[in-house]
This record gives sequence, C-alpha cells and structure tokens, in this order.
Amino acid sequence: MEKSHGTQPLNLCHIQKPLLIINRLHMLLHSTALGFLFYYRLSFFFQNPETRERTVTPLLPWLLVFASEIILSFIWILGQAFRWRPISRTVFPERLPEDGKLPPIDVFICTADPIKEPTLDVMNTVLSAMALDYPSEKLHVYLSDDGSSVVTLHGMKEAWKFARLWLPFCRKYRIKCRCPKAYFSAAETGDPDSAENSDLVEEKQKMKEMYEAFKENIMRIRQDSDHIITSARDHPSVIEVIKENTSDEELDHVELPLLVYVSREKRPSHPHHFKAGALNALLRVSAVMSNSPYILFLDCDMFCNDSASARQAMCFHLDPKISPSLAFVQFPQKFHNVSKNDIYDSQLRSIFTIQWQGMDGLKGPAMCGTGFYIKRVSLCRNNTIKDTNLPELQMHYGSSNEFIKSLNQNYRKDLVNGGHGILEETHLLASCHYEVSTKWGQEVGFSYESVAEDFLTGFNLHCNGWISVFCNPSRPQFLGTATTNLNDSFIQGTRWSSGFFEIGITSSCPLISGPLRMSLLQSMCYAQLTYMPLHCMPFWCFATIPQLCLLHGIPLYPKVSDPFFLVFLFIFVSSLSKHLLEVVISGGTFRNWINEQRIRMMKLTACHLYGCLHALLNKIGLREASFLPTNKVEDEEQTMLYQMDKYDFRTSNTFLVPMVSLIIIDISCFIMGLKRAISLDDWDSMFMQLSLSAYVIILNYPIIEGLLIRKDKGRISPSVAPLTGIVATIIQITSFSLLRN
Ligand SMILES: O=c1ccn([C@@H]2O[C@H](COP(=O)(O)OP(=O)(O)O[C@H]3O[C@H](CO)[C@@H](O)[C@H](O)[C@H]3O)[C@@H](O)[C@H]2O)c(=O)[nH]1
Ligand SMILES: [Mn+2]
Repeated sequence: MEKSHGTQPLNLCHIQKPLLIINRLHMLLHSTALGFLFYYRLSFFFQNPETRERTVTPLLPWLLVFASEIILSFIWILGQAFRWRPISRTVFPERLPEDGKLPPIDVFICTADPIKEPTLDVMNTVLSAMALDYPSEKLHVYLSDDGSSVVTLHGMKEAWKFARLWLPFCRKYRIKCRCPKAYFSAAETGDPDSAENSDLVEEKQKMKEMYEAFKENIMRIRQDSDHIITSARDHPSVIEVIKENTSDEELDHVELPLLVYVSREKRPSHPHHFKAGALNALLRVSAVMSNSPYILFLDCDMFCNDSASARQAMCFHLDPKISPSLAFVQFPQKFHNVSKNDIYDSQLRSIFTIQWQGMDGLKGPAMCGTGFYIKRVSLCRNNTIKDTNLPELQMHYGSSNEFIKSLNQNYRKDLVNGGHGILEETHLLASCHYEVSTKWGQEVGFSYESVAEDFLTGFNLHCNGWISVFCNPSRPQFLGTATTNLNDSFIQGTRWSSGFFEIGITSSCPLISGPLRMSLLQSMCYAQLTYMPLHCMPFWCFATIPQLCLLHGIPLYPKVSDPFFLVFLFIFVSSLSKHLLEVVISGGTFRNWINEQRIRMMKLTACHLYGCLHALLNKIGLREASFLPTNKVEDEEQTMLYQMDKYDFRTSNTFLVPMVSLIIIDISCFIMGLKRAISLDDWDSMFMQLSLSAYVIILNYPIIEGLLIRKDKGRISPSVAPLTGIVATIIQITSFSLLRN
C-alpha cells in the first residue's frame, strides 16, 4: 500500500446514471407541457375580439397570471442545469503521501456575539478543529472574535489547557468525533466501542470530569466578566497567540497546533463588512504568521464531527489532475439539531443533495461560507501584477510589505520562537483603515458587495476559471446548529434572499457575466440561485389573482372539459412528483416533502419578498446592509415545540401580517367561490381555481391552526388579526375595482 500512491488515484468521480436519465426524461416531458401552456395563453390574444368578449375574462388578471407562469418557467429552466449531470465522489485518504509531505493548513473560525453564540460552544468548535487528524505542527487555528469579548479570549486560554488533555486522548484511542460536547453527549458517535476497551472506559470517565471542570471554568469567566462591557462596534485590535505553561513537564510536551485569537479593530467611522470583513482580516493576519497554502473555514456553530476531513480534502488538493485549477473542496452543511420531520427545512435538503451534486458535475458547487478547504492563492493572488511592481502591489493589497512578501508561498515565520516584530505587523493588518483604497473586498479576499459573501466570492472564483469539488462522505464531516424557529429561519432566509438577489441586480449578474466566463450550465445554476427569491412575485400572484377572480366568477384556466385542462394538470402533478422523488432519493419521507412545500410557501410570502425589497433598497442607497447572526442558544421551550412539529410563530409582525392576510383572502374567496359555483352550477370553468385555493389553504393549515386553535406560547398572537384584516380588505377592494374595469 505504501508504494501505491502516485499510481492509484486519490479520488474517483461517478456519474449518477439512473438519476441523470430520470432528470432528462422529466425535463423533456415537462418542457413540452410548458410549450402547450404558452400556446394556450398566447392564443387568447389572437382570439376574435367578439368571442373574447363572451369569455368574460378581462386582460389584466390574464396578463398577470401569464407573466407569473413565464417567470416560474424561466426559473425552472435555469434550475434544470442542476439536474443535468449529477455526480458523486469517493476519496482514498489512505493513499495520501506520508505526513511529512502534507501541506500545512490554517483553520479560520469566526464568532461575533458572545450572547447569541455561547462561548462554550465556540470553544467546542475550536477544540474539534485543533484535534483534526493532521500533523499538529502543520495545523494553525485562528479564531476571529467580532464581539471582542474578554470571555472569548479567556475561553480560548481554557480551551488551550483542556486541549493538552483532550488531544492525546483522541489520538490514543483514534476518536472520530473530536468535539468534546458532542462526544460526551452522543449515544452513538461511531467511535470504538468502549465495552471492548476497559482502558478507554476509565479514561473516558476521567476525561469527562476534566471537561466538566473546563465547562465550569468558562461559566465562571462569564460571571466574573459580567461587569466588563466592551463595545462590539468600537474597539482596538487584540491579537494573541495562546500559550499557557503549566507546572506539569509532561503536559508541556504535548504537541498542539498554533492557536491564535484575533479581534480586528472596529470603529463606527469605518464600515466593518460583517463576516467578510472578519475573514479578510484573518487572511492578512494569518499570512504573516503561518501562511499555510490551504485554509479551512468554519462558522463558530459548526464543529468537526469527523477528524478525517482534512485528509479527505487533501485527496483533491493533492491530485495532480485537478489540483492546478482547484480552488476549494466544499463539504455539505449538516446539522446536529434537526428533527425527524424538520418543519423548517433547516437542513436545506435540496441545496446539499440535489443542487450541489448537480453543480459538482459541472464546474463545482458554490461556496457556502463554512466547511470548505480553500487554496489561499485563489483568494489573495492576482497573477496579472508583477512581483516587482511594489507601488501597484500596495495599491492592491495595502501598505504592509510583510503581507506582500507572504504572497510568495514559501514565506513563513518562526512563530513558536517569538516571530520578531510580527505581532506589530498583525495589528496594522487588523486595523480598520488598512483596507482603505485597496482592492480588499473587491478583487482580493471575500467580496463586500453582498451579505451572502460566500456565494459571491465562490461565483467570482468560478468566473476566474477556478473549479471546486463537493465532497459528501456518508459520515457528516461537520455539524452545525440549524435554525429551529420561524423567526431565525426568516431572518436567515431574508438575509440570503437579499444577498442573492443583490448579486442578480449588479454588474456581476450571472446571466450576463456568467456565460462569457464559465460554462453556460454553470452560470444557469448561479442564475437560478440569484433569481430564486423572485419566485415570490409569481407566488403572490398565484395565491391571490385566481382566488379573487374566483370570487368574481372570472375563469383564468381551461374548463375541465377542455383538452388543455390536462396540460395544466400535468404540469402541476409533474412538478410536485418530481419534488417528492428528489426528497425520497435523498433519504426523506412523505412528511418531509409536505413540510418542505409548506415552509417554502411561508418563506415565499414573507422572507423572499422582503429579501428582494431589501436588495433593491440597498441598491438605491435607501437602506444599509446588515448581517444579524442567528441565535444559537438552545431554548428549551422552543426546542420542544420544534420537536413536536409545531411552528413557533413568535416572530415579527412584518413576517406574520403578509402570511396571515394571504390566508384570509384565500379562505374568504374559496368559500364565496364555492357558494357561487354551487348556485350557478359553474364547476366546469371554476374547478382549477377552486382546487388552487384549496391547495393553498390545506398547505397553510398550520397558520390557521396557529391563529384559531392553538393556545400555547408559539401560536400567532391575536393582536395580528386586526392588522391582517385591514390588509386583506385593502387587497380585495383594489382588486375588485381593477377587475371590474
Ligand atoms: O459581523 C459578523 C456577523 C457574523 N459573523 C459570523 O458569521 C458566521 C455565520 O453567521 P450565522 O449567524 O451562523 O449565520 P448563518 O445564516 O447560519 O450563516 C450562513 O450564511 C452566511 C451567509 O449569509 C454564511 O457566511 C455562513 O457560512 C452560513 O452558514 C458566524 O460564525 C458568525 O459568528 C461574523 O464573524 N461577523
Ligand atoms: Mn449558522
């Protein structure tokens, strides 16, 4: 086996043949049906004006519904690019060269708020990263603290002390899950059975006590520093290499990765650009310290669940066939706190099964901010500038000559022995004015143009000819904290929609700049993601226009006796069943499918709408971009509701009002429409519209339940009702006057 590397491949790629065939067949059938639909809609305009008069359908609703169908079909066509060539990959880490030949890795973890992101959990992530199965002299862990909190800094020191005990334990017993919290709380971690090994049982117990002590220390720091208030928005930079000596000789000899605390300078006068700004500061600071050619990015809520990820990523980065153009290896985001029925689709199933596998078969998945190993040069290096042109280099990268030297990959500082003068340099690099009139945030590092910094940065890399791969081994490599309440899901969903849509309305729009710089299919994938929030427009139309027309007896769809009825029926059934198939293929259930349809509808009504609005307002300068971190504190009551599949409606009225108004309109139109259909015996022409309203009502049943039936804390507060009543009435009256015209 030793000799085999070099001859045997480090990774393999398989095309998912059956899925590919099903997908393409479905594309053919569905698009044919869409063709018929367009024919039906268009022929309306060429009808003899006299007959049109008799069909009593006014032009406006017909145009609105047709426009919605066009938008939906357009996004559907873009989405087919994900389904064109799905692939999967296998890796063979045992074929990697010996440890001495492995390249160094930096790990970047970022945290922003010690209240919303509990220090103990952040430290668990830090520990799991320090304990990656990789030579420790080649591993450097950096934590960026945007909250600049003493609790976090002291927490790091405690984590360092605990790592001295924890790492040898993990190495000795080859523990897979090296996040202590997860290891001690899980019933099953996939690790060697302790029943077989009495040493392990004993040591595990001891280790658990040590962990409890570590936990208590962190709690104590928290209490002790309650009175120290640092402003997260106004503070100098703090950079510290964590190193604590003990009196224990033996422990002092345990080899640990370099651990660095970085809190960049922040001043109200300078925009800090949220996470992207924090990551760029880390890129610079780490460049003059360890300057590793590869970097693993982690959010503070995402721990390493398998210590093997670094080696698995290297199976791609060290593969001579793809390595020169490979920018990053993306692992899926998986979550430790997702319930079986997953009512908020917190696991983002579609993205991490269907979409990323599909992009992997093209030029590689988009970047998702956490859980990826990237080549440093792909983020920092601009090959068009000559190494000797210092003024131009400084215009690009800023004034630090040390940083510019680091662009030469062989540059490395001996930090363990002091790294003379380096700490001063890092303060310059982490200062808030360092980036002023440089290319940071534009051509260098993470992009500042969108709050979905990861997505845009990945897109730019693909535009510049880089590729990426998606590595999805059966054991989750990283586990994060998913949002498990409506409020956080909405805040996150709004941020993503606005971030994505922002990109769609800039000059770097995937539809324009994409096809010129990457393959057509790859740019279609990006375009689908950026324009996906636009779904809210057709959705709002479909959930109001046909219903209001129903109320007024205006038919918008073919009669049941018309052959075109079958076309519409087919399109509806075909898209629902394709979604069901995709859910089932990725291990989901019928229940998951319904829940996904449901939450998708809720998100469309509220957060995609606001996302698009925010993006437009940001664009014209009427609003300032914001990145609210999600809440990672476990709330018992909320977790209980989530586990019981009950929506937690304790969210802002701005989200609730549109959702509830829509449902009120639908119900009232459905009842009146039904009455009308019965009295006039007009089923034939109104059947489609009746079914559509029924579908919206059934799917949104939890909202009705939350409004009228539930009595627990998570119900929809009755105070919303008057407001929604007003909104619903206004919509109905305007529509009435419009339709009568
Ligand atoms: O000003 C800020 C704001 C956030 N963060 C960090 O950014 C990370 C992600 O924030 P989180 O609140 O967990 O947001 P999510 O919506 O869960 O993040 C998803 O979406 C982001 C883009 O919107 C990506 O960057 C993330 O990787 C992806 O997991 C966390 O570690 C935060 O500490 C900062 O460092 N500085
Ligand atoms: Mn998160």
